[in-house]
Amino acid sequence: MGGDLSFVKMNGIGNEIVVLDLRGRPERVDAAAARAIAALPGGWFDQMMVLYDPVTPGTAAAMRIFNVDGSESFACGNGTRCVAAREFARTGASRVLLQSRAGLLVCTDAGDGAVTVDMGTPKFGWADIPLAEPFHDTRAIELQIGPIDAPILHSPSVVNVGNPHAIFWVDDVEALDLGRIGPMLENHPLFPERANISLAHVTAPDALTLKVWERGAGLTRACGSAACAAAVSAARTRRTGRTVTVSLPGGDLVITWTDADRILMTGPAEHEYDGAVPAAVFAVSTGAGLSAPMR
Ligand SMILES: N[C@H](CCC[C@H](N)C(=O)O)C(=O)O
Repeated sequence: MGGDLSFVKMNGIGNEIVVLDLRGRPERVDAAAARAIAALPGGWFDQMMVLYDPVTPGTAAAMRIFNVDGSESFACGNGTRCVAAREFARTGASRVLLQSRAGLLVCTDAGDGAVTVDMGTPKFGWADIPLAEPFHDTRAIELQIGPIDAPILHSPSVVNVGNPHAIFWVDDVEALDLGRIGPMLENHPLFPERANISLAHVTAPDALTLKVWERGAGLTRACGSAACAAAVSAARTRRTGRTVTVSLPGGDLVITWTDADRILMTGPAEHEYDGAVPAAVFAVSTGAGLSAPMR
């Protein structure tokens, strides 16, 4: 198999994203290859977006999304903006259709380096999130940590926006050590596929601040899907209206939950540098020479 492969390091308001374009190439990424790429000099990422040849007419690529721990996610809002921005720069187009494992994502150039992604329709049913047991009202589920009569966190809203999210409503997102509490909640038995854990503070009817412990990646400077999850949950619980500016440590995203039940996310995507993945990463992870492509 040929020489090194190039990758592009980008970020979406500080969410560290690697884009690895394998269109027209035989290599496939598995969990071991994802971890090996994350360990390369300059290869560090929160998420890696891997592009394969399109399988659906009209789409530019079939996208797989890896967390830094090698696990896969079906959604990544910040990474999707990065992929779209790179497509716009490469092709001159101002609209691109990408396919993730959650569905088709329409991305449009919003000008000034910003991209809007239609992230699809939120799912609120307990089995769709998924939760391990039935809950009728996912606006606030019975889950709390800390002393029974003085919980540290309780009653999160839960939602699936392609991936699972729990949002705890707090007065101050900095008051708790999310780095310590996050892992426990991410792996709580109520979440059979684990969950992304957010602390959200509503600051105005159209604004909230958010801090996220991501499934498979830990504390990040921003999480686009969590911003979508928090915005729809805030609107659903009448904390805000349907358009919300979500402020994360790395910057702001604007989220609109449309009357047609779609989530539109708008924000920037920045190119940082180009890097190279040695061919050996794939040879080691998939077994040199034995190459039934994994898909
Ligand atoms: N940072 C990403 C989310 C990655 C999701 C991942 N942590 C998971 O669900 O496993 C975003 O901008 O949406």
